[in-house]
Amino acid sequence: MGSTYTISVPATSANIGPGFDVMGLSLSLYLHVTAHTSPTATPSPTNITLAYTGSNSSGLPLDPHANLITRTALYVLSCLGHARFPQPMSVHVDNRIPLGRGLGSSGAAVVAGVLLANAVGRLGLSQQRMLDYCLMIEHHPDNVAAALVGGFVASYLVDVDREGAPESETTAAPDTIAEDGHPGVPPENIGHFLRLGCSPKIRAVAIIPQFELATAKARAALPPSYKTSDVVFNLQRLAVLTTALGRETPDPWLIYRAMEDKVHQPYRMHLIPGLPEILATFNPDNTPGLLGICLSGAGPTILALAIDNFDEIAAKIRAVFDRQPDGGVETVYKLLDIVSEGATCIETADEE
Ligand SMILES: Nc1ncnc2c1ncn2[C@@H]1O[C@H](COP(=O)(O)OP(=O)(O)OP(=O)(O)O)[C@@H](O)[C@H]1O
Ligand SMILES: N[C@@H](CCO)C(=O)O
Repeated sequence: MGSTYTISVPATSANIGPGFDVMGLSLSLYLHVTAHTSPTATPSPTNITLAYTGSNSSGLPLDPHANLITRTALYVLSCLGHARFPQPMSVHVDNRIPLGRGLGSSGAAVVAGVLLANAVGRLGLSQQRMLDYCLMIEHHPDNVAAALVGGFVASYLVDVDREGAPESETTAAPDTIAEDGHPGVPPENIGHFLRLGCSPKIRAVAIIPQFELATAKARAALPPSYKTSDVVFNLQRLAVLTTALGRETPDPWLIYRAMEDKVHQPYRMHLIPGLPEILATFNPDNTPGLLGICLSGAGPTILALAIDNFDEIAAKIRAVFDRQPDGGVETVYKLLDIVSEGATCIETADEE
């Protein structure tokens, strides 16, 4: 008898201002992957037939060795001695997370691939071990940790020099890392995370420009070193932010200031028309309900955390994009919840 595996992975917003490569929030927008065993299908070198539906799939490769989800799954299986899926399977992807917009699409794809391998190979990996595999593909933990465990998550990698973690990439795209070759069996426990409190009153206003910005390009814009005062600026804010979002009644100005950043946003301004004005203009006094505003992940999406007046906040941010030169920047608005559940995988036995 065959089985069906249904995997859901949330979108994530990384950094939340000062927490570059550290913080992630999981959001109510999902990548869904469904895999059916096809016991009567002819075995193939990978045993995978891949198909996509939905709008966020154009241009994505269907070759199982090139696609990020199945490539990740094949990598995990190969580390544990399986050259391919144990039996022929049709894998169907319904992706609601826009690609290259700073909402963790690649992190979700990697997490889905690891969960898929764990399920079809009956590998019995712990959540901690699954994170190790994710980190061999996506070398910064913020998106994958939040996508895997859900909620407001802080994470770190162990020291690369002493404990064998993959070096944090600054220029390589997630796609190029695994295509370069097999990243190898991960050392144990290379990433650690902690779920933090987040008030249920807080929702996420996501303003998504209709252009892609590859994370690799946005990371290539960062400097090789920082001024001590800028690092201290971020550390001060990050320490406050970790607790400020969890208070039952959020303090708007405390959070607003705690979401400022001098480590990545200033260097990415030129990549997102409108970002300088958006970050400089709106605050809790002139925009009631607003708690804080930042670039989501590597951008170009703007993430505003708020407790009220969500549509008004969205309209103000979108108006800035509309006013940009050469006809403005087209945007899509999504009001998202911060979800406490991370990635899930459910197995059901097919009826005979
Ligand atoms: N569902 C998916 N299936 C296959 N590949 C995907 C999928 N989602 C993302 N990818 C790959 O990841 C790339 C986007 O990754 P990238 O890191 O540039 O942006 P992002 O993850 O959306 O943003 P951020 O990391 O800033 O949150 C896509 O161009 C595609 O190659
Ligand atoms: N922390 C990462 C998130 C994007 O994947 C960055 O800002 O580059």
